[in-house]
Amino acid sequence: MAESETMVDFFHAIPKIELHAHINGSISTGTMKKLLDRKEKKILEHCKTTFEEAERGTLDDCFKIFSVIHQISDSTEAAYTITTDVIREFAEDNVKYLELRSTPRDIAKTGMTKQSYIEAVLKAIEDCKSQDLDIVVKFILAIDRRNGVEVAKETLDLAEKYRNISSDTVVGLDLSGDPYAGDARDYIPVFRDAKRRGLKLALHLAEVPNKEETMALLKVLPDRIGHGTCLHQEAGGSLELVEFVAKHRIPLELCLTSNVKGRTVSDFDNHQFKLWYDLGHPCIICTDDKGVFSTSLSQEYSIAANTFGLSNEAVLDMACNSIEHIFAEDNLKATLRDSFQEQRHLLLKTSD
Ligand SMILES: CNc1ncnc2c1ncn2[C@@H]1O[C@H](COP(=O)(O)O)[C@@H](O)[C@H]1O
Ligand SMILES: [Zn+2]
Repeated sequence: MAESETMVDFFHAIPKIELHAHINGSISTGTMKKLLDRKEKKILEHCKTTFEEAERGTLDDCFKIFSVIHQISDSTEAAYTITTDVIREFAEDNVKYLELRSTPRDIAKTGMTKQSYIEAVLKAIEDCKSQDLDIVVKFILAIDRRNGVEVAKETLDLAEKYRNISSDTVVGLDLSGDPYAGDARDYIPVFRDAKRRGLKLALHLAEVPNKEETMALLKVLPDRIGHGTCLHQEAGGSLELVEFVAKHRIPLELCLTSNVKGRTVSDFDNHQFKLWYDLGHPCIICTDDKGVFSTSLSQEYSIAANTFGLSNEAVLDMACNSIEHIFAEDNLKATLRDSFQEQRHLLLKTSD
């Protein structure tokens, strides 16, 4: 077998943790085709829903794609199908623990409500448990910063409600949406309230330069940061922001392909992964939107290893260390640690 093929197998074989995956951004081309085949969606058949292999765009292009996808994913049946397929695809990529996130939506035309949307996602997660997929799935409710504080409060109430009735499948809140829209500081009281209610916070922060907003949100002490592309000085952030994140060891969910294809980072070599990794800061490699960006978690690990010259041991350590930052109970962390260590041993033996 050619060396490159062996390496592809290696990244695929690593047991992995995915902590930053938007459900509707993760739709594969297969699922998209299935949804478009439904008669009333044919009209959207020629709209762009993905960036091809080497194609790049802007963040604006990403958000145009999301609005097309949302027209396709507009019913509880679609939400169930998408979630089921996304979980199976991550499981096939050897992801052993997955946190999906998604924005609850009301669609009058199909009768979908925020509650029925959440219930469709939770049913898909529940049904996957009986399918022998060897993956644990949790759910984070997303607050879209374009939708305002009243909607965010409602999302917080829904997160608490479904956390209580889903045996802890719902674990927390995300802040996402177009980073140029609105002012994320408006949501700070909602995030403080969420922490009081025992929900975790995974916030998109500094995806684009915005020092004041970022510092104010960091002071809430989120449990994880999505992207953090523009925390450091050369990217429009500041030393103060980097020092704050480093001092509090707030883990970073880093999505290489997403940042390069959405042009918030010029190229892989200049991705902020290197800066944080060299500091020994908790870095979790994630996909963000594997469908929109035509990627997989194995591919993201492979890009990180090849771009930054990481050894097989270092890559396996990164996968293992991600376990420490999942929003789940300690006994699940312990189980994952044991099984990842066992796999690590076997993989290092066979890759010698
Ligand atoms: C590329 N970087 C990004 N930055 C910010 N928000 C993003 C994002 N990628 C995805 N989303 C958020 O996820 C939604 C789609 O999934 P759901 O319908 O919620 O499952 C988008 O509408 C946006 O709010
Ligand atoms: Zn994201």
